[in-house]
Amino acid sequence: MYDEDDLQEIRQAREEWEDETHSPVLERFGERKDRFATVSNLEVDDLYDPTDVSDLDYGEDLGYPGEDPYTRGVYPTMYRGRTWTMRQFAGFGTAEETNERFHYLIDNGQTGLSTAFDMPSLMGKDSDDPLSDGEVGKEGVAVDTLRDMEILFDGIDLDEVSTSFTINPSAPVIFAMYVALADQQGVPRDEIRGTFQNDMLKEFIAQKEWVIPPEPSLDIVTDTVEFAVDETPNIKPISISGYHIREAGSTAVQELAFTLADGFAYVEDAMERGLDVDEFAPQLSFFFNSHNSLFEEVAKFRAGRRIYSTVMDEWYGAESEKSKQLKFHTQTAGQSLTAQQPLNNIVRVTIQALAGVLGGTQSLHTNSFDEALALPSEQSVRVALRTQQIIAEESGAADIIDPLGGSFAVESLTEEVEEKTMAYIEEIKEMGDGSVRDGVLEGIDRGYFHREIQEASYEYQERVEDGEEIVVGVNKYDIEEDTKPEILKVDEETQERQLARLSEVKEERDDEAVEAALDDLQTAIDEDENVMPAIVDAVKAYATMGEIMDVFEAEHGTYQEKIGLA
Ligand SMILES: CC(C)(COP(=O)(O)OP(=O)(O)OC[C@H]1O[C@@H](n2cnc3c(N)ncnc32)[C@H](O)[C@@H]1OP(=O)(O)O)[C@@H](O)C(=O)NCCC(=O)NCCSC(=O)CCC(=O)O
Repeated sequence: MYDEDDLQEIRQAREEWEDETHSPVLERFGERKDRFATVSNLEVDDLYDPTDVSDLDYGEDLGYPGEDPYTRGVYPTMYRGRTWTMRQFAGFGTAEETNERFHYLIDNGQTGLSTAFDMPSLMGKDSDDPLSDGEVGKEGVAVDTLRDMEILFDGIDLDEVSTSFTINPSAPVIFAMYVALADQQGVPRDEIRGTFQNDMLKEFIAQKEWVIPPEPSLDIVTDTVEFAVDETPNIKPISISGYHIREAGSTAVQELAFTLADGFAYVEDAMERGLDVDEFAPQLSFFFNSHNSLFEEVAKFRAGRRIYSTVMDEWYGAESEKSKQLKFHTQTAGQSLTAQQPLNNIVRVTIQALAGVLGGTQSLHTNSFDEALALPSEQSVRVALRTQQIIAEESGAADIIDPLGGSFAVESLTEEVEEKTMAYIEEIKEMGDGSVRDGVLEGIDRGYFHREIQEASYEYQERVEDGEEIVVGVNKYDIEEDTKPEILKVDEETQERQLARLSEVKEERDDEAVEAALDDLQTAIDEDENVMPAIVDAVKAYATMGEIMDVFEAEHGTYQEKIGLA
């Protein structure tokens, strides 16, 4: 953006400033620390100027919003046209309680829904499975059959709201239930809108919730992609998630790199299946974490968009603009919340949410201040939602598109994050002999991702213990007494109520129809057909989550990771 003469002049002026103005003060007073770094330990300079971004090409590297490479945002008008979707993650107890919370959030101005499931549903187990005892409805809503979904969406028109489902190994079952519910409500399948997390690769990398091994898991994910392309064009069948990679302790760069690598692995798998990249890529979506280092986070989001657009074009031959736009949901960093002085979390969440907005997110969840203690109460979830509304309507952050674009510091950090992220992606590609898909599978098998994340996490913890990394209220400014917020408790009778409903459904349904539907699913597996249509039929017959997932487990077995063996 500057020619060599301009840069020369700036370099000279910088030297003069350093000698005459900066050094005397630095020598006299010093700096607060020997080293300044982001929460991911990325060292930052004291001051950035045009020489730090001398190779930045405005047209090629930044461009305009809504245009390739989308560094400045995926939409031409961004939040001036429409603010991001305010999508609070919610779910607990039975479908009735979560339905009530959904209505509460909609009544308070939330613009999208996001469903949290309990552990049995997440793991594809029924509430009456012995392994589910004590977990039913605890950390999210319990869903065993289509009946629960009917209650969960009672009074909510599926053609009027977009819904996100945080569900992974059992995602195909919940996806099938949502489709069945739309059929029941008379809403055409092509009008339902929403997102299924369904990102199995990151499960093997970070969150570690799986039922069957990586390869067949990936195959089923691709079935859902194919089904979504054919039947539900407004559904995002995968939300390729860096959130949990970051929560497991990765750096911002690792979060971006591993997530994009997972994304490219899904792209390659679908292409190997014979799908056209421009047919399915517009339905891919992403999900990132937003942590405390404001500028690093903004740089991460901007770098992510630039890399995605370039790689989709150059490696996979994407032509449609929508195939190259990295659209993402953001959640503020749960791991950064403290149980001590919980009200301080409101401030952390505000900074992290602002980073998401300044970074151009499409959808946002702001954590509630009491989440280090329990599931959010109505009061804390309202404050979290109001935080987004204040950013949107009071701060002015939504009024200028990519307001940090052109900041020497942010542009320089964007380039640095991009470069380091690409180095990781290339390394993963090499592990797979030129295939990112195979590289990711190999990396999982070798425990590569696990080790990389573990090292970063260990380093962070050491910095906290040394006091290099400050956590206000924990290793600095701690106090004895503290506010104890009122916390939400899931009523102990939840499990009984859920079990009663499940046995009622089992009594009322036609067992033969269930058997036949499960046999059809087995046939689809045996004949290597897409399993989604058979799952839709099975849920319509009120087959349970566990019955359907058991078919897959019987076919493919379970998975044991080989951490430490490589
Ligand atoms: C693509 C995203 C990211 C966002 O989708 P949304 O529908 O919300 O937003 P969107 O697509 O950007 O916008 C909706 C529609 O408005 C249009 N639109 C938006 N802004 C526009 C603008 N400025 N100009 C013109 N059009 C615009 C879009 O084109 C789109 O329409 P068209 O579609 O017609 O183009 C999706 O996948 C999503 O909502 N993800 C949410 C994931 C989530 O909630 N996960 C929770 C995980 S929670 C978790 O994992 C738990 C972690 C833990 O706590 O442990």
